[in-house]
Amino acid sequence: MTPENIIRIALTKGRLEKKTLELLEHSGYDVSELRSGSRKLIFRLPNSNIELVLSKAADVITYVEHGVCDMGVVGKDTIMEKGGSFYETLDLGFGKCRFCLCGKKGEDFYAGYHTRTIASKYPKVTRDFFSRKNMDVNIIKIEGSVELAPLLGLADAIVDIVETGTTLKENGLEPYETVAPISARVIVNLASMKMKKQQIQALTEQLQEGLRAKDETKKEAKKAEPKQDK
Ligand SMILES: Nc1ncnc2c1ncn2[C@@H]1O[C@H](COP(=O)(O)OP(=O)(O)OP(=O)(O)O)[C@@H](O)[C@H]1O
Ligand SMILES: O=P(O)(O)OC[C@H]1O[C@H](OP(=O)(O)OP(=O)(O)O)[C@H](O)[C@@H]1O
Repeated sequence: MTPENIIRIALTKGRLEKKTLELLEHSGYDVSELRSGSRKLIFRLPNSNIELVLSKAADVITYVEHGVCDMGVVGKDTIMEKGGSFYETLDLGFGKCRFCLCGKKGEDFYAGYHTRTIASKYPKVTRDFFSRKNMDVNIIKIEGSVELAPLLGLADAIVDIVETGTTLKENGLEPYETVAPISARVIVNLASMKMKKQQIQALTEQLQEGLRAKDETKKEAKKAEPKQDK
């Protein structure tokens, strides 16, 4: 368990990191040490009872489930793939992308009766998607650059994350179907929610306020942008 007077939060390193730090800043916390580029992994935020831990996405869930972190910030993609016992308390609205079934441009994925082969870094998400369709598929786990699988003839399609669609486009692929929308979520350890209820509630309200402040700042910046001539 974490010390009684501390709220320890595991943050996903990488793509979600910058926006999570921006949110904490808008919520009133000093995160400058985390922006210093150091290799440190645990940070105590000044003048607060918050400790931040930087970890890989799937490990955020492991630390929160085991109660060595009270809370975590992690993508819905990781939650769907890894699962686990914890509360999902807030949709932070950033890190937006989607899980899609994708394949070669112009092909009809559902044509014919053969058993399809699907490549994915997310075998559970893929299995769940096709079992909801009562469709039997072969799933091959790939570790990255999954777009290669249909191009090399290993799979009929892939289930992968699509954000801008550039990776698909540049490789002659297209999204066939959305599997699920994705964004960053706050998760909370089951016991912490009971033992540290007040602190967690207060922090959640602060984060919600931070989300509103972040939104306002974005709107103001947009207003201040010089208008483009049409
Ligand atoms: N284009 C995108 N590709 C992948 N993840 C994205 C994208 N846009 C937003 N995300 C979100 O960012 C989270 C972190 O992604 P990031 O690539 O930094 O780490 P990762 O998924 O652990 O990848 P890696 O194993 O390559 O480090 C994802 O879990 C997802 O929720
Ligand atoms: O729609 P886009 O904006 O092009 O983004 C989607 C791409 O980003 C992710 O890959 P990532 O860069 O994490 O590398 P990976 O394939 O090695 O996981 C994802 O797996 C897609 O390949």
